Amino acid sequence: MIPHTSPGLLQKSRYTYQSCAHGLRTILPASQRRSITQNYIKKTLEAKIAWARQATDIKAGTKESMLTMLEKRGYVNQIVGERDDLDRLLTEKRVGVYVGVDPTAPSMHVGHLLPLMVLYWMYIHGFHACSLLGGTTAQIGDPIGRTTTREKQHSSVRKVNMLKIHMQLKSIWAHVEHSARGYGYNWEWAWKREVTNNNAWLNKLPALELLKLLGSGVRLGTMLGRDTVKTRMDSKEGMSFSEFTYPLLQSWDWWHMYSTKDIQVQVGGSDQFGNILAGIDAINHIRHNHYDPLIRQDEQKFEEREAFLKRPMGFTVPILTTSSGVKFGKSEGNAIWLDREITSGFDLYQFFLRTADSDVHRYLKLFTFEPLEDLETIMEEHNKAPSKRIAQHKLAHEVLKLVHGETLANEAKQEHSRIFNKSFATNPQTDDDGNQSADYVNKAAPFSNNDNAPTQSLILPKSLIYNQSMHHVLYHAGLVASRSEGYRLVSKGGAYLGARPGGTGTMGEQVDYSPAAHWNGEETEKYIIGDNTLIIRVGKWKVKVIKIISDEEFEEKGLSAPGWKEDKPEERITTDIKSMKTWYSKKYVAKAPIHQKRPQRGSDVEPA
Ligand SMILES: N[C@@H](Cc1ccc(O)cc1)C(=O)O
Repeated sequence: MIPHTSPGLLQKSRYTYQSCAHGLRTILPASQRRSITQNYIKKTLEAKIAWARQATDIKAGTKESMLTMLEKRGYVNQIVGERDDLDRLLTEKRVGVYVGVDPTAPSMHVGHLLPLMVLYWMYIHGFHACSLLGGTTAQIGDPIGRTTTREKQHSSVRKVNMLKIHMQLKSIWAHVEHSARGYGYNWEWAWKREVTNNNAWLNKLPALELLKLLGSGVRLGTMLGRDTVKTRMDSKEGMSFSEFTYPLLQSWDWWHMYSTKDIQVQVGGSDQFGNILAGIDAINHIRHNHYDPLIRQDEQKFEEREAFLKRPMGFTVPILTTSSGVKFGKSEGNAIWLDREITSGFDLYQFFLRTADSDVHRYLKLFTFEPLEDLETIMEEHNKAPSKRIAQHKLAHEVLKLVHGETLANEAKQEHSRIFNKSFATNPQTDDDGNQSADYVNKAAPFSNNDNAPTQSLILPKSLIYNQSMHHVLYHAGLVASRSEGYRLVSKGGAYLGARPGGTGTMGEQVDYSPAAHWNGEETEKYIIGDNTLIIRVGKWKVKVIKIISDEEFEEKGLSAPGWKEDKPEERITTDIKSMKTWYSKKYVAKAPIHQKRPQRGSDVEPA
């Protein structure tokens, strides 16, 4: 059996000491102890030998180092510390690396892709790569680069954002593996990737633990000297203590992952240098001064190499501006989002297609897995007839493959050529928040696999949710083609609701799912979060975040959804009765006479 975390378990009385490669030992309670098999030990050893061989080749100059490769492609801006130290660390040790994203909006934007690409590259070169969702840090908000405090978000908004970005990170990971395979990077046993959320540890971190272990090493002078702090202190608004301490929380994340998962390297956006530096200082302070002798590292006792291989290190990616000086990802004042409900796949394709000739080679290096030599060939082709935009098409297609998957990437490409043949544009119905009507979402994206079923937001009117059985709700949300299909799905236990039942409609910090059942309509209502949001999941990937508005507003916006203003209630009832047999009692039929039109709420049209 595979152990719960990294290798090196050693039994001792009631506890298991897990020795991480950096020498720290975490005590696992008996409930989390797992045994390891001979096979696991063998594979671990093989992976170590392979790494050592590779290091020898790199040192002999017959193989390129990870850092050199990243530098050649333009990913490295500022290294926190010495370049050669980082190069040596990445060469000699299969370290863990992480990139954090705070879910302060419902989607990541193209700017997030850059540090994540480093993570993806390192993953396909055998490193343990972790994308961290800042579920807790997002509640404070990184003050870097901000002149004002972030507005407080309603907890339902925050949780929906967290859910959406979590799904985004997960589905991009699946696409990374697929894309990389196309370039000959085949999965190996030692590769490891994960999406984790800092609410798992920060929410139960005692304040005293943070102050004692980390706070004792943080110098006020250093904190006060940071540009963000100085600017904010000089402003009228000033700065809150919570924002001031944001870097401490980010540092704790790293310390937590350093000590439990061997995550020794942090990569961040161009503005993250200060936070990464603070994290390195914090980890060094804690590991050298920890009160627990099992965790404390006494460097004097280590040999030079051993001490070196325990050091935390990090770097930032460059800030991207187009050759005309515009910040990358901003198009006419709007950010380009990775959620296709906000920036459609077609628009994302168009964004990359508009890349200037002077930028396209650089972007191809940054946003694709295409080998540099092949990029040279593509550029040569491109330069023969720049107006054909060969390089831009390659770029747009590769980015779409990464973000939305191959099927959608191909569709966006086809849609582009259709538009250039005929002149038409899709103009989805959206409201001010970028939500689309169920009809549009369903037509635009028939579900078949995870690629075309990312998190979807849609609006539904109250009457299609309240007092409705689950199979009806599933149908109205476009998650199933008919109510009877919905009925079968609920019977199989294949539909879930986000949040916990219990009248309050709140949920924990993680989005929890409970299986839906054939309960009566009022039960569904208990899962509504903050009065207006319902999250439904079908199977593993289809998640819909439903914003509930009044019927009047739905009507006013001209939106539509399956089952809205249904004109043929008799058909609906016949199919329902057929498939549901006993479930639909005579009572229901009596309540909704067959030839009766559904009365419109708020309208003065009486049923015939
Ligand atoms: N502060 C980072 C996000 C982040 C959050 C938590 C971390 O541990 C790391 C990074 C940003 O704003 O981009």
